[in-house]
Amino acid sequence: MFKVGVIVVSDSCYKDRSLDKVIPCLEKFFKDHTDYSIAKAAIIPDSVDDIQYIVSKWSEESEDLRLILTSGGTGFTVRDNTPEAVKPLIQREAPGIVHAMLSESFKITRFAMMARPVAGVRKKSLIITLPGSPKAVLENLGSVFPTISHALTQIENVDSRALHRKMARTLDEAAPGGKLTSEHDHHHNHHDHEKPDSRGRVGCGIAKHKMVSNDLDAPVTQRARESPFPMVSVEESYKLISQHTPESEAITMNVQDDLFVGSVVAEDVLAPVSVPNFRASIVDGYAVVSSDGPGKYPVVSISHASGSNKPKVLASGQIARVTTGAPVPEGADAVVMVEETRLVSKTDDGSEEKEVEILATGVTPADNVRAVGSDLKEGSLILAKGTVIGKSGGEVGILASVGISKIKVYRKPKLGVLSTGDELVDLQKKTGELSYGQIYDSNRPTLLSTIRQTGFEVVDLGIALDSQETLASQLAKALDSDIDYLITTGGVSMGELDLLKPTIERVLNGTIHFGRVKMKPGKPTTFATVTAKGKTKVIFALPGNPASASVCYHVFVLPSLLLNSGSKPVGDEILPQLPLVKVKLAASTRLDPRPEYQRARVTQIATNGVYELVATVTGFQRSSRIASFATANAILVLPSSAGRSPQYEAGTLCDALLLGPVDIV
Ligand SMILES: Nc1nc2c(c(=O)[nH]1)N[C@H]1C(S)=C(S)[C@@H](COP(=O)(O)OP(=O)(O)OC[C@H]3O[C@@H](n4cnc5c(N)ncnc54)[C@H](O)[C@@H]3O)O[C@H]1N2
Ligand code: MOO
Ligand SMILES: [Mg+2]
Repeated sequence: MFKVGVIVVSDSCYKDRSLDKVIPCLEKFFKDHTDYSIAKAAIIPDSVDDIQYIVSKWSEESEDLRLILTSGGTGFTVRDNTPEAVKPLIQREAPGIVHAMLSESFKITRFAMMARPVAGVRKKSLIITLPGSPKAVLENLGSVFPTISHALTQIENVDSRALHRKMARTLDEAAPGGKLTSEHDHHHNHHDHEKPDSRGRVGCGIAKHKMVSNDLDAPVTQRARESPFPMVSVEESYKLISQHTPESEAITMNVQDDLFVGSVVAEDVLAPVSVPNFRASIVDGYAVVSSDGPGKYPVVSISHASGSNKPKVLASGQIARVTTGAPVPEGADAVVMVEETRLVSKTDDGSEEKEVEILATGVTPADNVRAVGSDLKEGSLILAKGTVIGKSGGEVGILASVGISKIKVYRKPKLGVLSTGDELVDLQKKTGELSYGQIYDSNRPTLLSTIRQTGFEVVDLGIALDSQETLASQLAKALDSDIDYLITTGGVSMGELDLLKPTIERVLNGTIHFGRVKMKPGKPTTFATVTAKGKTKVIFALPGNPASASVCYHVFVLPSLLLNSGSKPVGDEILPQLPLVKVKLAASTRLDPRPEYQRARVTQIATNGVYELVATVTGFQRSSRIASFATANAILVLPSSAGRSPQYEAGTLCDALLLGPVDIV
């Protein structure tokens, strides 16, 4: 049984589903073909983003859709975008199917010349773009249908090793110089064996993208007018980040190193000594033999918490003065607090106690005595592998308490931050007023400050101009240094000076794992890896818009940094990330078709003695407006409006990523 997905692309049917006649018509068609069943059907607007989003999602192998049929948007009007949206997603074109459909259609009408169908295979799905009218859908599908089962069987049974080898050869030829980077090789090995790696990840099933960015040497007239990068969901982007974030090595670090806080412990740490490693008094008072009971006793010795000589053994009928934390003399089994005693007599010079009366009754063995190892036993586990060294100091404290000054932790990555844009003025180098069209570079100072406070080492790489040569050489120089992550902002969208993607792919030989994400803000966020200095290095090319850059740092870069540093995701999460909590909206907010990350201030408020977190959005949320990030201590994670009412009312509970402490009123 082949599962079929049907996507009707039509603005009008999207607004009024009752207008659609294609889904009922195909349902009827497939009823007569019992080898097939329609497993999914959707009606979406004529938007490239939406088409790409759904086609890439449905062609995931986990969806198990063998045949994906789109209907509509293949003509010549400005809203007819389906072929342009689908084409970049196709990994192996099927021109024969297109030819068969067109030649059959020509027999019926000359208007077949107005159709621009595409067909081909993505992963294990055959995708065919059909026209919009039910009649034409049946004619086109009918012309190729007899052969389709055969094609689907071939796609399904294909020997994946052979396929991957073939794809590797294709890529080999496409790569500049005809050579694959070591990462490509790694990728294919990864697929061949499908063994989980040390993070339990197996091959992602995502075929290596061909280079799809604009040719840097081609004139602007030849640039793609739609982004060739498929729009992935945030969830898919997280899977890709998880798969392609390199693992860091374990290093030995001093507990007082500036980078120690936030590091993840790379080995189980056992206590080499007990705490306390002598019997210590819990109070200031007198060590006694508990069975002696109340009465007057001579003070035969004094034990201070000083680490000096061992106090002499106490016999029954004697007491010893002790201070908190001082060793309890052998022979004594309890300590009585000074408040429960009375001075009876002094030495001749009056400076010392001679006899003291114990007033306390019911003293039992071990009273006010900390036994050896009662806080921490020698050999016990004090920090498990994977523990994060927190900001409270507790982990440093426990290590220090047993005399450990160095342990193994995962090395934290070192970052470099580069702004790109001819319009940018360096805040630290400004000499006068801004010229017309100039702006201050706010992304770099913003990112540098948040990265530093999170405990990562970061290098300020300055500003790169929007010129191919300078950008490429600055990126190459940065990657040739000792940084592990290169974070850039700007130049990732559709403008002719948006050079990051082609430079990463075509000059640096990097692999772009995703170049667009279905989210607001942050749509053109780009995640790539590149081999430099014998290592896999990560590039996050963030959008230039300041609020987008900041949101994307927290939503994408930070989780990757945490994963690279050895942190593990919590619960069902794909990546380690900022704490995700439920907050109540203080006011209603509109939902966007893209999942939206709104900036907000979260306050803990008590209503009738019950505490709750309430979020107030920081004003106008346009992605250019960095003011929406100032004062924010949270990023709300709002779902897409698709399939829901377009507004979240005040009081609705929603997810929020906490950037810092919440206010308490
Ligand atoms: N035709 C299209 N245009 C745009 C699309 C699209 O899909 N199609 N996407 C829009 C979205 S969404 C975003 S986000 C931006 C991303 O732009 P880029 O990453 O290419 O960045 P730039 O073009 O270089 O700059 C955008 C904007 O941000 C300002 N900027 C850049 N760097 C800084 C900085 N360091 N500090 C402060 N401000 C900065 C820059 O001056 C621009 O105003 O693209 C949309 N366009
Ligand atoms: O996706 Mo852009 O970041 O909205 O402005
Ligand atoms: Mg741009």
